[in-house]
Formats: sequence, structure tokens, C-alpha cells
Amino acid sequence: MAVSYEIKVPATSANIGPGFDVMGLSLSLYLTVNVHVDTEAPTTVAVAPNYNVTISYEGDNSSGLSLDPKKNLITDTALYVLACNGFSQFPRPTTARINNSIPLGRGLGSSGAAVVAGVVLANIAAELNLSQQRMLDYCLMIERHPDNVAAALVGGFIASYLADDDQSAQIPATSLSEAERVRREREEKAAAANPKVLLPPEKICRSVRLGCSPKIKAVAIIPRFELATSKARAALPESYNPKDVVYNLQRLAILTTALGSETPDPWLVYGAMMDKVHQPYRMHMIPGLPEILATLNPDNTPGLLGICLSGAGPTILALAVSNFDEIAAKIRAIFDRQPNGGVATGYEVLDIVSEGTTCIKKN
Ligand SMILES: Nc1ncnc2c1ncn2[C@@H]1O[C@H](COP(=O)(O)OP(=O)(O)OP(=O)(O)O)[C@@H](O)[C@H]1O
Ligand SMILES: N[C@@H](CCO)C(=O)O
Repeated sequence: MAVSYEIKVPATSANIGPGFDVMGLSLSLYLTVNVHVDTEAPTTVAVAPNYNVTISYEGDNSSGLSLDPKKNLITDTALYVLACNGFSQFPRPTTARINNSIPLGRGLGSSGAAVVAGVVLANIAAELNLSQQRMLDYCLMIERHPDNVAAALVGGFIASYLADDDQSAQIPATSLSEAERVRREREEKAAAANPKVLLPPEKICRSVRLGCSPKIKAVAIIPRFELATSKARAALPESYNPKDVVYNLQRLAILTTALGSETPDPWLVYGAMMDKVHQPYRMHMIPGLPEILATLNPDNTPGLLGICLSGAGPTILALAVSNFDEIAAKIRAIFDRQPNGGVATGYEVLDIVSEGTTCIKKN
């Protein structure tokens, strides 16, 4: 007999201007993984060459992705979680059919979604019964900043901080539920048996969901080129001018509340989505971004609330309450007239979804 599940993880937009590595929005574009676990097959003792898992992709956004379980981000993440829980491979023969609507390397959280899918895949394949908090801990061992993974897992408009190592090491066993204690014992046994396994600290990330008006939609203008997050992060400085940090903190404090008003104040949000911590250093990698930020505003573009780089780019995120297609057309026109033939783009008008990752048993 096979047990089947559907894992569905939303795309995300991180930063939202001033909230670098802090804020994330989950969006109505999905990575879907259909999983079949053969529950009647005996558990294999020796490690099978394919780690007992077979993956395939259908649809777009899969070009260049490895089907080797140790090289594919989804299954490699799952294998890490399994190792932390005493499994050297998938315990039962497992197949994962992947359909990915999230474009790769565009700032819409494709890697965060893949990491979340991998953690959930391990959770069901080995019946680990991990809490959402523990899944987040695992995600953060792979994707080291919380904005995308927290929004993808929990859903909605999310703010997160990472605990200091010291803080996370201090979670006493007495503060854990019975299920969490069982889980911790299993992990500690696995770590003792395999010293190469690095367990995630407990509660390394704390997140809170913020209000977001249901009137707001996310217009994503997606250039047809990839920008690896690692490259966009390498462009950032080692240290900052305190004035720039204060500039962002002021805006971030306003943004946490301004998007939650039933009818958001366009100029308040517009100003609160400005940033001096990451966008200025990434401008040169996204032709058109300076002009887009300098040109559109709520007066000349009705319906617009604010504009920023989505994640590490190159996608532009415009939050708006109306005229979504017109806003996209204006931004695309700026991309079109960039030197050397312009920048080809596509666009999506997306909902901000309050549901994060779901995993539904199909039979
Ligand atoms: N569905 C997937 N399956 C396997 N690997 C994936 C998948 N989605 C993303 N990846 C991996 O993540 C890489 C893209 O990650 P990267 O962090 O550069 O961009 P992003 O996550 O799309 O953008 P951002 O982090 O700015 O939102 C891909 O090149 C691929 O290696
Ligand atoms: N906060 C991250 C998001 C991209 O993964 C960054 O801007 O680099």
C-alpha cells in the first residue's frame, strides 16, 4: 500500500524594503510536491544508492535542477532532517513528484520554499511529528535568514528574529511538551550515534504574524534573468552608517502597522517601504531599479502603496490596492527602455495568502 500526500508551499517576498532579513510576505504562487510512501515495503538497512527516494519534476521552473537526492535542495534538506533523527536514508521507498510555479533565483523565495518542502517531506516520510517551530529550526540550518522560510511555513505577513546561540541553548527540557521531549531524545540519540550530524538549536527563530489589509495585492514584475541570492548578498557592505540603520528602523516600525490598516495610507506606506540597507548596494545588478523607485509614487500611480526589491531581486514588488495591471505596465515600460535592448519581464498579480505550508494526506 502507498500513502500519498500533497505538500504545498507558497512563494514569498522578503525584506519589503526596510525589513532586510526580517520581514516576509507569502504569496499565491506555489511549489507543490506529491509524495507517495510505499508503506508495505520492508525498511532497508543498507543505504540504497538513491537513498530510497525518487524525484521528478513536471512543468516550468525545473531546468538545471538535479534529480540526485544529495544534490537536489528539497531531498538533500529532507536527508539532513532524517539524519538528525537517526535515519541514513528515507525509511520506506518514497517518490516525490514536484511541480514548481515559483521562478528560480528571482527573489520570490524559491530556495526557501524548497527547504520548507524538504523538511515537511522528511517529517511525513519518517513520521517525525515535528512541530511547526521545530520545522522552522531545521529550515534555518539550511537557509540562514528567516524572512522567506518563516513566511513560507507560517503564511501571511511575518516578522522574525534569530535568537543568539546562547539563548537558544537555554531552552530547558521542562519547558517542552511530552511530544517535544520524545523528539529531543530521538535527536540526541541520533547525534550521539553520528557525530557528523549537527542538530538545530531549539527555537532559533521567533516569529510573529502582522496584520495585512485584505485589500492589498502584490504585483510582482519578474525580469527574465536570474540573480543568485549569494551574489546579491555578496554585494552588501560589512558595516553600515548608523544614520542608514536608523533610517530603516524608523520605516520598519511604521511598516509593521501601516499595512494592517483596513484602508492603508498610501504615502505612509510608500515612505515606509524605502530602504538604505540593501537596495542601494544591489541597484547595479538590476537595470531599471533606480528609475522605478524614483518615478512611481501614489500621486502619479493611483492604487500604488509602495515599491521595493523582492527578496534579493531581481523581481520588483509593488504593493497596491487597485490598478494592478496598470502598475505592472508602468514598471515593465521602464524595464523595456533600459539600454542594450531593455530587460524582458513577465508579471503576476498575487494575493497575500494567510495560509502557509499545507500537507494533506490524500488517501
Ligand atoms: N523547487 C526546487 N527544487 C530544487 N532546488 C530548488 C528549487 N527551488 C529553488 N531551488 C534552488 O535554489 C536556487 C535559487 O535560490 P536563490 O536563493 O538564489 O533564489 P530565490 O530563493 O529564488 O530568491 P530569494 O531568496 O531572493 O527570494 C536554485 O538555483 C536552486 O538551486
Ligand atoms: N533577506 C534576504 C532574502 C533573500 O533570500 C536577502 O535580501 O538577501
